[in-house]
Amino acid sequence: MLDFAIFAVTFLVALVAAIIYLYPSSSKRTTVPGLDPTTKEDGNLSDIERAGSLHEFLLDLHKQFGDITSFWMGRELVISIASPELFKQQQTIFDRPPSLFKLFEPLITSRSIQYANGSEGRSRRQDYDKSFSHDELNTFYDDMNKVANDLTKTLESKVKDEHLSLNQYMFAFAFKSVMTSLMGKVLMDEKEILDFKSNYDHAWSEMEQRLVDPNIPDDDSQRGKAFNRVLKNLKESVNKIIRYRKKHGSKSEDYLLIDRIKDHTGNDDTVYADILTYIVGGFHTTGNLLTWAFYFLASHKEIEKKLVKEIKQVLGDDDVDQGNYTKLKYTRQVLDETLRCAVVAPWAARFQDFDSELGGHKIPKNTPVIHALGVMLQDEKYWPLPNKFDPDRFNEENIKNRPNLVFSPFGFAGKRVCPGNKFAYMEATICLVSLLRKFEFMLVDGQVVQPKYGLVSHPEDDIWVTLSKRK
Ligand code: HEM
Repeated sequence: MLDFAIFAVTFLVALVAAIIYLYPSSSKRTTVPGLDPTTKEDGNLSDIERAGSLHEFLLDLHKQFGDITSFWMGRELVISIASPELFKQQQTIFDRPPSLFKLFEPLITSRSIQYANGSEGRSRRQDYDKSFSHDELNTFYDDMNKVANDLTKTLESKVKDEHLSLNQYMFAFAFKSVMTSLMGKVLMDEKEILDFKSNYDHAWSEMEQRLVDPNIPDDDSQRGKAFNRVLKNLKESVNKIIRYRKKHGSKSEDYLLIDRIKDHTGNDDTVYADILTYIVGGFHTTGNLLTWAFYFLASHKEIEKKLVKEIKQVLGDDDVDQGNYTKLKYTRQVLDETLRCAVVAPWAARFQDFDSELGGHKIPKNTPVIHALGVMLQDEKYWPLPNKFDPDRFNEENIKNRPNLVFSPFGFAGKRVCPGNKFAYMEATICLVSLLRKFEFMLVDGQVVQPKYGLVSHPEDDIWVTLSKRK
């Protein structure tokens, strides 16, 4: 009898323990350690808002819970990972969770490649990627050099000590590079480009606001009306570009991304969505990369000097071309360290429509998994004094000693890494060379430069510089 009682009690305790292990609390659907929802409706959205951004929230969360952690976006469980080993386990996954990027839908629309999964997404990517092949990229040097040299000429006409907004010039440069290389022609004058950027900035900050604040304004409210107005303006600009290319585009030696997108899908809405996605993906990110690069160089004069020395030694007075581009090794180190320090794109994400396993944990089907690229880029284990700007982290020796995937500023998974990664390096190199050989950049005194981490990270306010001509 006593034996039976002991058996029964032991059995019951084991059963309760198993239930607690498998279902740690009513809100948990996984054994991944992390936060319970603060409120049922919003999950941890208020915690994210308090942290300042999703990236800053993830930095804290990973510090607290380790390489794999979980939290709640509204009612949806989300996993986040930040280690080379876990990244490796996600390396073949293509599909992106639509829910995490839904708030950007008003701008790029639901047809965008951003949301295209499965075989349809793969086939679109494979086709569009031809516009970024080695041979295609080689055809862009002339146009990019021209855009950069035009900018240099414009800046030569500026008065000494004039305060110039780095952001404005870098965005205009990045915009024109994307347009001339991938979209055929810049149809816009300087004012139209700045209008496009200002409409875009408005739309982007409204969408980033919605990422942390679920109170979406009505269409009839002032904020809602202003948002719809800038969306309409952007749509008109992009449609003008498409109309022009349809009329004047060539199919033979000048077959560009815009033509590929147009021919791949007969659907006008998809054409519009993908053209806008590539314009936005191209100019916003690279504009920020360049803004941060010139900022870091202006505040680290010894690094700027070393860079200018390399440019002189490798190029003399020549432009960057396919023969000399890869010899600019220190320039590449500066760009890599800028991508790392500024955390230009802090996260990507994937999901699978079946139950899976990650880091020994069960991941319920359809759960978004965030690739915390930015957390990795600031991890002290791989980057001692992570806030220090030090391009030597990317010399051959140091690269060899770091695990693969720790540095993945363009994503790493499922043949869906950023399609524009080589394009971005090329364009940024050409801009640095053209401007640095002519000018020294100085920061206007009294500025406090603060990063604002969004889906793309940018300085909170414009960065102001003055230029002096290099002897
Ligand atoms: C500093 C420059 C850039 C950074 C840091 C960056 C970063 C990223 C990241 C992290 C992703 C997500 C990848 C993933 O889901 O795994 C992405 C996607 C994308 N990027 Fe970039 N990017 C940059 C420049 C560009 C350029 C120059 C273009 C176009 C000319 C571009 C177009 C795109 C597009 C279209 C996607 C979505 C692709 C898809 O859905 O399959 N990006 N980028």
